[in-house]
Amino acid sequence: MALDRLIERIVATQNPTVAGLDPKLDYLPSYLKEEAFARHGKNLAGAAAAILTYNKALVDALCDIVPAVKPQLAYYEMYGVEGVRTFYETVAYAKEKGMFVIADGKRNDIGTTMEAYATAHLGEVEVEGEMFTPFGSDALTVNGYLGSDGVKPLLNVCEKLDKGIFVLVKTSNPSSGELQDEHIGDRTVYEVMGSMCEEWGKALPGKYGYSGVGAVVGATYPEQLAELRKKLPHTFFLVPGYGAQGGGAKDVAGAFDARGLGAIVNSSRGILCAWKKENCDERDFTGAARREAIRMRDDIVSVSGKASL
Ligand SMILES: O=c1ccn([C@@H]2O[C@H](COP(=O)(O)O)[C@@H](O)[C@H]2O)c(=O)[nH]1
Repeated sequence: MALDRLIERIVATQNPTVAGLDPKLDYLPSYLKEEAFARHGKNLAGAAAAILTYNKALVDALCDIVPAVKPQLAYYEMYGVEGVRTFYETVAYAKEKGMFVIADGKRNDIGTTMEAYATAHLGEVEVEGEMFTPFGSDALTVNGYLGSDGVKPLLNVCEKLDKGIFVLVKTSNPSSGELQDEHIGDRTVYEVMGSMCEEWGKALPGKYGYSGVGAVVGATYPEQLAELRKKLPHTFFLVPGYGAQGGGAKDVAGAFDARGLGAIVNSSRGILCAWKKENCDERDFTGAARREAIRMRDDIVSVSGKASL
């Protein structure tokens, strides 16, 4: 089961964190953009080429200490066809370097269309009798608020090809409570969605107690994070909101179980923009990203403890 592979990577690196690859052009060192623009022009192709070089350098700098990357599709789609190719190449490169890849697309639609999303991001597609892997990520973020029709098509692909999903449960944004904190009877909406994850996860049991259906729960809501950890014992958490959104180590402490497992904490801007924050030579952007990844790892491990199977 794919989230078993993620858990094994976390234990091997002793690092329950994921580097978010949300590359805005502003985050890239200028020398790298100039080189790409000189080769491809100051256009979408130039931007996409610069981002690919940047991503590959970051993957090289992080792959031995960080178990996973989370490229957010929006940052690639905004550069059109070339941007989407860069997404594809980034996924392939990170996997080649042994990293677990979570495609952050927050996809959802009705049954047959969801099947198409499942095929695109996690599955294989048939063309005239031959099978092709369109993007080949290990896991996909999913919006489950259309209900089971929008999630079940993914479960078949996950089972067949050893993939996982992370369903939005309690998101990190300031307005997440407008809907998610509302009540259905005596339970909150996010609690109901969390229970649905536990139910869906029964189809994808894992070796270490966590199913292939994970949940997205924000670091910016520490109480809800701790509450959900207790209520959802088989659901692994993807926790955004650390760093740039204000979440800290003490806020995510409640996401972990007694084995130091149960969650992986994301930082995107914190790692991507580390070189700007350090105010170091822009050519040392990978060194700064690595230093920030190590600082974050040590910060999170100080509350999660050692990860063991
Ligand atoms: O509830 C959610 C769900 C997803 N995200 C995504 O995580 C990263 C966070 O980036 P930072 O720069 O570390 O803030 C980004 O891709 C979001 O789309 C989230 O923040 N909250």
